[in-house]
Amino acid sequence: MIQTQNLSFQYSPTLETLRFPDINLGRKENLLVLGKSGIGKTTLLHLMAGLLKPKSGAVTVEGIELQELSVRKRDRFTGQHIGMVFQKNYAIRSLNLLENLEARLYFSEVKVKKEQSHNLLEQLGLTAQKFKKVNQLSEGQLQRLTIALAVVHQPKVILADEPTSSLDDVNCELVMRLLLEQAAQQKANLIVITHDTRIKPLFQNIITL
Ligand SMILES: Nc1ncnc2c1ncn2[C@@H]1O[C@H](COP(=O)(O)OP(=O)(O)OP(=O)(O)O)[C@@H](O)[C@H]1O
Repeated sequence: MIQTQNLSFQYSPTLETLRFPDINLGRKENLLVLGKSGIGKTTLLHLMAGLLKPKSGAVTVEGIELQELSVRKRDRFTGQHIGMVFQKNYAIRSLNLLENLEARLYFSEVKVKKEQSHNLLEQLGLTAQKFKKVNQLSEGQLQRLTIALAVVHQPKVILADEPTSSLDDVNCELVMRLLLEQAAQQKANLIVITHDTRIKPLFQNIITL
């Protein structure tokens, strides 16, 4: 569950303040955030992930207000409860896929069933690649690894930044299907921010910034 209230952010005192509509998602609800380039979509996502400190307002995840936590506790909390699908892939190049997932679990300090990483790679069609290094993957496989890294620790909120904008129609549909499946399976909220209007039909909740 995630809520935002009266959120605003300013990159510097000379720049305009970005203001965001309130978001209130109950368990398993998904949201699509649309908006043109430069409007503040990534900023909103980073505020929800606790990566940026709001100028005003609050972000509450699973009943905990992020700004009430110390930096250390907030990092730990968001590491455990939030999964991020970034535009760029942040997998560790020197590790294979399985080791990348194990490293993600280690750093988030989340205990999951031993077979979770194997099961996830299977669901995402990456079993044959699990002992391969990241730089041996195709673009489509890399995109699926990005999803695996975002969900392996079974977060309550999955935040995806433009997950489909560089993909053709077939891969766009595949990636969205996998993200929605993972969110449903883990009873998590999925929030996708994008300017890619192809995925509008997949969401009931849509806001435009
Ligand atoms: N580090 C920064 N310092 C100063 N201004 C920034 C910084 N990052 C973003 N901005 C500005 O804040 C505004 C919102 O940026 P943001 O990246 O959130 O937009 P966006 O909607 O995600 O854009 P896009 O769709 O092009 O990725 C833009 O005007 C941008 O130029």
